[in-house]
Amino acid sequence: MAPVAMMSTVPATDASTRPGCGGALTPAVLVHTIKRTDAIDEQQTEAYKKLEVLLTYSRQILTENDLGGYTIPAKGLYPYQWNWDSALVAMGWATFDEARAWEEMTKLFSAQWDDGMVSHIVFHKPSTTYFPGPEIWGSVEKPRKSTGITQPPVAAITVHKLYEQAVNKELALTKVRELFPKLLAWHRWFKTARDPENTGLVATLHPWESGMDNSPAWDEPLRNVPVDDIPPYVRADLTHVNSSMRPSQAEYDRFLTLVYRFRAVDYDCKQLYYLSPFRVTDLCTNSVLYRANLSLRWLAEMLGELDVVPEIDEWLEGFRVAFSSLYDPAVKMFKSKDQLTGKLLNASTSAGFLPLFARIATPSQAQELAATLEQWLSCVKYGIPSNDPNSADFEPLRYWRGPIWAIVNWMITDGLLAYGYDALAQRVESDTYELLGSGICEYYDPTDGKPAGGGSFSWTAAMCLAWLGKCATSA
Ligand SMILES: O=C(O)[C@@H](CO)O[C@H]1O[C@H](CO)[C@@H](O)[C@H](O)[C@H]1O
Repeated sequence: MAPVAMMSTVPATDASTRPGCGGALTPAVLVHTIKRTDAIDEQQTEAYKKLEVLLTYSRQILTENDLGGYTIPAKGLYPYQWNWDSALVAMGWATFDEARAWEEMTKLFSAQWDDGMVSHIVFHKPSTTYFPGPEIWGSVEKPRKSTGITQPPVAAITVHKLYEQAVNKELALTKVRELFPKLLAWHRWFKTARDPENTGLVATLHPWESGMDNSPAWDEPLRNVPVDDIPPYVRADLTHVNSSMRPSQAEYDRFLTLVYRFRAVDYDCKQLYYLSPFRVTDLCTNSVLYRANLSLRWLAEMLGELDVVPEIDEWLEGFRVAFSSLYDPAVKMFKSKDQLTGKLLNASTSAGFLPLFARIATPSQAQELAATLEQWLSCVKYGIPSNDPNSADFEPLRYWRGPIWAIVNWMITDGLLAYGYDALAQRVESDTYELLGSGICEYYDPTDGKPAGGGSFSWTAAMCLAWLGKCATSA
């Protein structure tokens, strides 16, 4: 790999040839040393230079993945607009082009369904490099051109952050006014379509909705999904990434079975909740939605939309009451739940730490989660693995069954800081910086830090800009 100081322009394809940061001066270390000393010494200046190279490269990735108002996650592998990717990517855009960040959100909501749902993928332009595309979802034509399922609702958190951090407050206010009713409609959809029995927590009906598609948490509920006689298909993902890193064929058969069953009722949200053979309480979706509701409430107050505040407060209270049922004190972790069997799911995954991001964990749960996280980190070189490194089904390179995802590291770090676990947060942040220094890719092997999955990956670049870059420069 070329030494980072010598790289002026950065190649955008092969993860193994992208710039490294080297050295031990991570943003977190920079922040801490600068707070202690006042002066910036030579070593720190050098570290800043390295960080700047990484930030420049990250901006370049977003720019190259910009297909006109929306950012694809990665060329070839993911050629459309993905929901939670876009919300996270907008945070990255906001660090150097606020107008473009708002555009990302506007474009995502341009495909909002009449019932309020915001799809997990929007098919703005045709592509042949991804399966299943619009023809399988039955949404080749407008007004749909999007999938009939959703993804973790990060958007309100993004809109809140974008507004708070905006330099151009006038533009920000216009955009918030425009987006607020759409966000509210989506959150109302979650309540009515995904919690029709008013349990306080929302259901996830497809592993793709969880954003953590082949998480070991879904093994059990997926076993109860029968494989229908679906049309033969060819997976496109395996032409981009080695099959040993991707979900299995058995999982894909079930993913597709669910799509065809949902399509058969035209994705009617009133029916899906009751007919889906896969229905779980996903920790990621519920944690993100809780936090997003806090943001929505903040936005409502800022806009003077006070009449909706009691409704949001009721949702928040419902979450708080029900969330405690997802905590497993025996293993000091939150667990997802199979709604169809009523059982907590065995797997301990990185989603189990997301109640920290939500701020819904109690202080004593937070303390136990921090201890669990420390134990996990003692088993791997870099954190945070997406699956418990002590478990038999830990696979360091298979997608959501072991690898590290920068977006999850950001969310958990944000939560650790909120609960006062600064040293642990710093460890995760430093690890992330070192990992990203070896390439801005989809995910990383926690045992050796090797970059893997898709290269030049948008949300990883966005985390570099919105999290690591900001953290160092705000010192
Ligand atoms: O594997 C796939 O085909 C898609 C299916 O939605 O899912 C992966 O890529 C998306 C785009 O980056 C992410 O949004 C998901 O979280 C991640 O699991």
